[in-house]
Amino acid sequence: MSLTADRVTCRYGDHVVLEEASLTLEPGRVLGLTGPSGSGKSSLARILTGLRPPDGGTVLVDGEPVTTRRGRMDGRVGLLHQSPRAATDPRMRLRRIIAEPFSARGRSGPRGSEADDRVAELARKVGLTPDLLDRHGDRVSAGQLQRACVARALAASPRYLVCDEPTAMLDAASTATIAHLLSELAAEGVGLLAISHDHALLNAWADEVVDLKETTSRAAEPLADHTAE
Ligand SMILES: Nc1ncnc2c1ncn2[C@@H]1O[C@H](COP(=O)(O)OP(=O)(O)OP(=O)(O)O)[C@@H](O)[C@H]1O
Repeated sequence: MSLTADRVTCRYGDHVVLEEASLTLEPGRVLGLTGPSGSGKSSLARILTGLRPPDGGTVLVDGEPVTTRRGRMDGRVGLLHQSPRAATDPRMRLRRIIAEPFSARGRSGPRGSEADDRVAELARKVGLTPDLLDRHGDRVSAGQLQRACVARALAASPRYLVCDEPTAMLDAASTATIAHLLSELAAEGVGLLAISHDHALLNAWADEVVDLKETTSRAAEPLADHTAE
């Protein structure tokens, strides 16, 4: 079982951003991903979550090659954005933000009181008090909104969660809370790809840290083979 980028290439016009980049993320592990600004970390995040097809190579989810449909892959790989404000509609109440994956599933998703109970359970899990659920996105702090985004990601029950600089906009206290919360998810079996420039955070948080510039032109190999010093 793994989320694997196998020799993935990404280019924008003539600009080759990723050339045969490979990595493997296993359930229950926190894999840190770092690299210089512009090295293609966010581009790889978009490819791994099905928001952009690779220009070469393959993304495998539990051994199956992924084909993107309408910019969405499936529920198995979630994305947590660096900016909760950019990732949410400020006019939506937090309870609706968290429930978005249920609406996306249409008739197969939970509805009515079942959906309400699930939202309440997810809110408890991420430490959002019930009063916050009735506030709009622009009436809560960035840390509270990011917790709602974590809850929204969890509402889709992902096996893997790609976290693209999830604490970049947060203060130290919210950063610690979100990092702790995501570590708990890994302990429950979710595979986390933690993208960050913050080496201290990654060293404390991740089981392994890979540097994107070292992942190119190599076949997908076990994690240890990509571990940075
Ligand atoms: N839609 C796009 N069209 C054209 N070029 C793009 C596009 N998205 C990203 N790029 C370019 O691709 C390169 C990689 O961008 P990306 O955001 O993936 O890097 P990054 O490693 O996440 O950077 P940072 O650490 O600064 O967030 C950059 O040079 C960027 O300008």
